[in-house]
Amino acid sequence: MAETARPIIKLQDVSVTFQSTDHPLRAVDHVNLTINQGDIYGIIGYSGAGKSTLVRTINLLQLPTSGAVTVSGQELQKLSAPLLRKARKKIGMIFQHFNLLNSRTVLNNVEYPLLSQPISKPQRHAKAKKLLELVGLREFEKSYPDQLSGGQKQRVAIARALANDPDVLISDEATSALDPKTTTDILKLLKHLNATLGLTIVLITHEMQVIKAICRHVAVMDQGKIIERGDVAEVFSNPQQALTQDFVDSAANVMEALDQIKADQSLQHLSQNERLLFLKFRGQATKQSLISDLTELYHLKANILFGNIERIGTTSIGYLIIILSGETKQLADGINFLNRNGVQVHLVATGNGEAIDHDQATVS
Ligand SMILES: Nc1ncnc2c1ncn2[C@@H]1O[C@H](COP(=O)(O)OP(=O)(O)OP(=O)(O)O)[C@@H](O)[C@H]1O
Repeated sequence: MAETARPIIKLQDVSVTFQSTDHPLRAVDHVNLTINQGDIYGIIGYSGAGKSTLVRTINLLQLPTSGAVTVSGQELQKLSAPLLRKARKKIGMIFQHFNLLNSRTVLNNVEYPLLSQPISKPQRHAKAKKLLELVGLREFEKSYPDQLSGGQKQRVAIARALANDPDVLISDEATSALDPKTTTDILKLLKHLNATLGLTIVLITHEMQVIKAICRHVAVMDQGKIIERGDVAEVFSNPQQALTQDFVDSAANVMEALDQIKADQSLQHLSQNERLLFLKFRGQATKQSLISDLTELYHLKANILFGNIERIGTTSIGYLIIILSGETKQLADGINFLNRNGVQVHLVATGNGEAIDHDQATVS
């Protein structure tokens, strides 16, 4: 289903403070967030940023210290206990570790949330079987969770989360324990459920690739605050915050490659006329033949140690780690040429045996 312009979740000035041993800890800090019906909204941040605490306020599993939580037009803190129970049933949740009941069969796990409903046993069975069909696990109804793979367990958890026909599904790092192929399959299933059931999905993760795969909107969280938000392609193709840029870089595995290259003994002793450079290209610069231009125009030699291009929406971001070698003057001219053509050039190490922190060594 396409996203509508109707807000289904509204967090207004929500804060959560925990009283830890010596000082209060503000896990969520004055967050305002509106999510429209039918959207797939990602919240990304490192461990401890406050993502789980924030999404747990959506069903009041975590009571905010201050602020208002409105879901489907109802301000949850104002509801009586029975009405809150009813409202919560319309918000399903899945977790990294599945939280299945190991002593019950797959079918019983999916039926579990229906036990308190005024429906007959055959109706309950029929509903659970239909949900297992939807997640592609019909033939596993008599199995026990321990007999299933991680991906299959997560499918059971998804079927269980759908038992009460929720309007919203919250996914708390639901793919973090899965391998890349299974992650892709589960994300495809979530996308399918969004499209066919009109389910609004709120997904938290620390991986940009997960957000890129299915989300339309994203909020970047740091120290309890949302520091950047918007359309996924816009946010990641033109990050305004260093943390958002970090997520883009780590998706391209570039920092990992840089660390490995820095640790490589054979690269510890560059000659006087060599420079170890980390180049970052964006948009138009990824389409030009800048490296061969360095050879033709400046007689420089580029030895490529790592290369990757990350495509975000219609924008490409390219990464290269190279050893550039040549005469000192031409090295300087070549680097200027790259800068003039919109390439960010970071000097990682020089031929004087100097190692330079690339974060502080933009050459311009
Ligand atoms: N019940 C609690 N009592 C005290 N402190 C808590 C509690 N729950 C979370 N915290 C603290 O609040 C901060 C935010 O935690 P939260 O789990 O929301 O972050 P997160 O971004 O989801 O990280 P992770 O992915 O590691 O769970 C952390 O410093 C955490 O230790």
